[in-house]
Amino acid sequence: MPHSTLARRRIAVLGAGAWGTAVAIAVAARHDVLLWGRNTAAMEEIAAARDNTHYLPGYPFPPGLQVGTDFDAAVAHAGSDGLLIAACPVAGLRPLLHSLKGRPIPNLVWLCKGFEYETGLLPHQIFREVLGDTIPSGALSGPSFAQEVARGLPCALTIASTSAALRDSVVAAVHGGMMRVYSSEDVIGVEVGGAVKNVMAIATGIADGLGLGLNARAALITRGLAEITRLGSTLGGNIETFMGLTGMGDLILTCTGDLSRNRRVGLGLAQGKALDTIVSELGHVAEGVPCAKAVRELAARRGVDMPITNAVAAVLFDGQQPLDMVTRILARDPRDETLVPAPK
Ligand SMILES: NC(=O)C1=CN([C@@H]2O[C@H](COP(=O)(O)OP(=O)(O)OC[C@H]3O[C@@H](n4cnc5c(N)ncnc54)[C@H](O)[C@@H]3O)[C@@H](O)[C@H]2O)C=CC1
Ligand SMILES: O=C(CO)COP(=O)(O)O
Repeated sequence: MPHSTLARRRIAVLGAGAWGTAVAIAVAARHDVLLWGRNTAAMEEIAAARDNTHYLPGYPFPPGLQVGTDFDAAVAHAGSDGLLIAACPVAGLRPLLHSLKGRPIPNLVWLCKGFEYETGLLPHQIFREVLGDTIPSGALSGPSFAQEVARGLPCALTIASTSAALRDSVVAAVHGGMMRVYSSEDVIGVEVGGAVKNVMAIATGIADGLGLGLNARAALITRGLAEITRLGSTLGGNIETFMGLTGMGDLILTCTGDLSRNRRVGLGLAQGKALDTIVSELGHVAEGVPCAKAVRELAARRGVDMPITNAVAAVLFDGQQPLDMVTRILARDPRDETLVPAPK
């Protein structure tokens, strides 16, 4: 059956940043969608303007998209058979899930990409800690700039879940029109790819900002993928996943596309701007910043070699100069190009 003829669903998007808004706009063509945000005053302005003037200005809301400020009503909107989409950054996922505790939750997917700063946990691990493992849940990820999705340009995503029912339900709801949705059982691989590509985008932004050329950019992306694969496979992800949309696909997009906030952090660092200034000028999250620290610590604990991540973290947190980051990476001993070295 063509997806366009499938049943309308009730979908609540919890989080009204750029990405939650773009996803809400995209799915509102086919479903009854409610977009909820935590800042009541901002949401009232957004409801009146029918445009997210705060995080995604210039993309008018379609008629099927409601805007809400009442959290209980937003959760009730999804009802017992709809879909909840958690659209906050990783830092907001734990508190958001806590506020869902004890409520009947039909299905839940999260859009955030990163490791939790304080704990080094991936989103599915946070979900399990807070809500257990009985609710069908998963990660919706892939190369997808919010502005392009809001404009209705083509995009391919992956829904990763251990629940076949959840995967089928998300494909049925989101796949169609300009959006292709692939499925994967590899939640760890999908989440690690989405998280660490943001760190690589900062690295590539630094190199491009320093004018180091396209050769350097290609080398960073490729060796970045090797780093993602080493960490991800150590944590239990499948190597094949890192060659797919949520690995290589999102890595290429974020490292090369100037719409990327993480890439723009790197470009700003190369200009000698302070991190605080860059982040406040962005006005959006740059998940690669907290993620670089979480990944550096996790990789050290797990004995995974992550030279690009370590170099980015040294620039972000230890006062290392961006040019020294490059020297530090280049000065490493030669090694075999193998993605994942055989155990010694
Ligand atoms: N913007 C994009 O193109 C894409 C973003 N993502 C991911 O989606 C997640 C959200 O990104 P965006 O919506 O773009 O970010 P954004 O910076 O545009 O908006 C963040 C939203 O989360 C809220 N927020 C910020 N910190 C919070 C916290 N500590 N607790 C609760 N809420 C908080 C803000 O009020 C705002 O509504 C991130 O993990 C990002 O990596 C994924 C794919 C595409
Ligand atoms: O994840 C993204 C695209 O897939 C968005 O990347 P940035 O957060 O760097 O803008």
